[in-house]
Amino acid sequence: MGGNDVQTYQKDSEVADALASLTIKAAEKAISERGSFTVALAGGSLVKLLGGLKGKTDVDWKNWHVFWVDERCVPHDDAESNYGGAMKALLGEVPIPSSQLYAIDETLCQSNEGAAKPCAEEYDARLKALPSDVLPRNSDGLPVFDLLLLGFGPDGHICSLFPEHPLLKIASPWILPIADSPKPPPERITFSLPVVNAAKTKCFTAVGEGKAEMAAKIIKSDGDDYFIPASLVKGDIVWLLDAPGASRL
Ligand SMILES: O=C1O[C@H](COP(=O)(O)O)[C@@H](O)[C@H](O)[C@H]1O
Repeated sequence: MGGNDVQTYQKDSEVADALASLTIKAAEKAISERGSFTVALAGGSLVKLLGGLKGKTDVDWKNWHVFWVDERCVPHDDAESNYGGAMKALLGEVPIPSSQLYAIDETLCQSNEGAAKPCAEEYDARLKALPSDVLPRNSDGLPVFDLLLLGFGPDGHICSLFPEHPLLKIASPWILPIADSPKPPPERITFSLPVVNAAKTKCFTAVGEGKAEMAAKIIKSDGDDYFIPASLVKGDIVWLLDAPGASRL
């Protein structure tokens, strides 16, 4: 299996609905197979689309485990916090046990400077301590998340993996620190590229004209372009675009 499933919708609200359906379907499958569902979230513009999951009934929230594909090393109440954004958009309103929301340890991030390394080490150790019925490993020892809800920047970055950055070629540990992010704040943590690629399904969303040019480049790319980190994502990939986001396809 593998390849792009590209779905285009008229409006951003329809993209949010499609994102909700896809996520709920992945959750039902994972929970029926092993009793838990793992989803890892990006920050940025993706967060607003999570609202499509609000108010959904018949969702087995108690077996969801939520992670972040990247995080800025700031306290949770900082406007830059990806966790904080997701809490406001969705997670504060659904009954996922708080112990199953895997936020970074904010006590390590009271100052952004110097926070990335200890924060990445702590997050990496916490993920590695999870039992395999929650977070299974593949034959390479990598975690297999059920679903990644990814964003991408206008430069093609995913998670906090930026164009031509040396981190794109680092395979271990699972969670990497970055202290020189070209997009502020500079200190962040991020899934490694092999961890991204080991996930079962990766979902990209592209909403609005601002995403159109890069979405088209990524979808049409032959892969392995280190100038466009999103082109390095492999496996089962679902694209959800609204009409402006799809306008350059
Ligand atoms: O800094 C980040 O940027 C990307 C893209 O964000 P967007 O607002 O341009 O959609 C995001 O996917 C990543 O998680 C975030 O930390």
